[in-house]
Amino acid sequence: MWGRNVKHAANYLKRCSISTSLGISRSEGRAVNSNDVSDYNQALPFEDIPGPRGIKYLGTLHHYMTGRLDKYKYQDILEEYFSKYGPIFKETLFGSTIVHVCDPKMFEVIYQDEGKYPEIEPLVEPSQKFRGEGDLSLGLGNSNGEKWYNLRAIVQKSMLKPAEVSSHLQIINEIANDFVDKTLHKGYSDDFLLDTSIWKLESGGALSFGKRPGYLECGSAQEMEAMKLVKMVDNTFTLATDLKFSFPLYKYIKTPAYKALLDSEQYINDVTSVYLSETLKHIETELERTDDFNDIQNTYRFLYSLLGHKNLSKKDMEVIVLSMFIDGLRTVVPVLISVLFCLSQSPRVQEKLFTEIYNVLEDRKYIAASDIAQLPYLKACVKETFRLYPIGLEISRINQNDMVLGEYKIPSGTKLNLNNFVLNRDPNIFANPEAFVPERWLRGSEHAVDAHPYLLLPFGRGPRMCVGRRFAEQDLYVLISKLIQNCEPHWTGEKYEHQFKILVYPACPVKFQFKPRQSSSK
Ligand code: HEM
Repeated sequence: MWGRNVKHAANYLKRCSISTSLGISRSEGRAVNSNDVSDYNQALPFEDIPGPRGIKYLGTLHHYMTGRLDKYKYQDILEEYFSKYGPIFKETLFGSTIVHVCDPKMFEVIYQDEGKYPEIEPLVEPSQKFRGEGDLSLGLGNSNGEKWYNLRAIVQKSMLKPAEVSSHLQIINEIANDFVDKTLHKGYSDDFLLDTSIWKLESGGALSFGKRPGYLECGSAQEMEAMKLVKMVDNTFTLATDLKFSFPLYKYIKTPAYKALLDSEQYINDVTSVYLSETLKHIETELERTDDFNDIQNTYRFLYSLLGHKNLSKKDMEVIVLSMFIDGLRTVVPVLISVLFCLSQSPRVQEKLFTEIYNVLEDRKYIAASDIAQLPYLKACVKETFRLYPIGLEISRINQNDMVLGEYKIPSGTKLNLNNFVLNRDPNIFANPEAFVPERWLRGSEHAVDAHPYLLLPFGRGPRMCVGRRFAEQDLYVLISKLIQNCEPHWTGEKYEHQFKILVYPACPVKFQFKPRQSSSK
């Protein structure tokens, strides 16, 4: 349960409260949370880190395989471990030991160790294998070291520069307008997860290929393609979760689950590849036909910005475009759903948000970057949603230097998972933690929370911070603004439940009714 008692951890945090600004504390003469060598020598051995006991080498894998532990409720299992073992514990699954860390002071020490090339374990290991064996580029999330760095340097310019991101607002607005019209026309949805997934594919496709794929057209072949893509992405995440908690035979032979995952990955890759080839051919023809580069640049903005990099191979370009096209399905979409769910449960917040949006936009249909800058309450609503319904359970790091975390030696090369989410409903940090109170994140508000800067990091931080962050936020801010500007969402589903499928995803039918706002209420 998300709001489980965190007494054990809270006691620990109190014990360590005499910290320096570096996040280094002293307890009983021993260093806690430090990357200082002399502290390392005095720290407790790695083996003493608590955690669930398992069978030698196999660890706790058998509990997941026999169903004693429900892998799809991994979020609850981690919370339970946290309340049992405290803010640092370890778990082994078939020879692979992960140290779980649940304390912002420890996060700070880990991030300070990152250096130029922060190292990670891939989020979806079987996908990394699929890409490696298929002679495809691994992409950012599956690579480390210099290879990662060089690709990141290129992608960063096209994906994180605010002006570059907001230059796509025209198409993002158009798509959001069409989606809102469609949603209002129907007035309800019994599968808003699918509806918003199709919206996200339309926006990801338009950004990637400079042309709308046409996925919002009801009953079209394009809509069928979008549905199949959604299904294939879903398969990939479900199968990757099954593989994560089973004997990793797939690393040696093509097990049925791995084969099914390959088929899903292949379909997604093939669709992207066809669109990309067609678009590149089109750009080439246009460049031969006309001298009006501005027009081409405006239409194919994202691809054009990538084409400017001489060192970018076609394979690398393919994986970046794939990420832009598809990654929002398991990230932006569940966040959007959770924001709307929270708003539907809190008429006070919804009304306040509507007032903010209406004051800025009135009835305007185009949202500019300068409008988004004037919507602090909207941003606070999204941030508060990340607190209540995080989509990721961990940020992965492999430390490159020996360090001390919570009094224990952590030798370099240890797999660390930063499980910030377990603190999100801690009553010692957040007053009335189950309540949706966006004011917590507004400076000057009486509800403003004095949280450690490393506590809530939905996009991570540092050189490996989510590269899609600005696009994701822009998509969310535009669509939420338009929906709330035009209608009141009412949750008509049952209990809002989630499951772990590598990321956290709604586990229940997502149903809403959308009541149009009367002009008199504006
Ligand atoms: C609400 C939406 C999203 C959230 C909460 C989110 C969160 C994250 C987080 C936590 C990381 C790991 C950061 C770290 O290791 O420090 C990450 C990495 C990444 N994200 Fe996102 N993400 C979102 C949307 C997207 C979208 C839409 C895209 C693509 C357009 C994207 C592309 C990536 C990539 C490529 C990486 C790997 C970056 C690297 O290793 O250099 N993300 N994301």
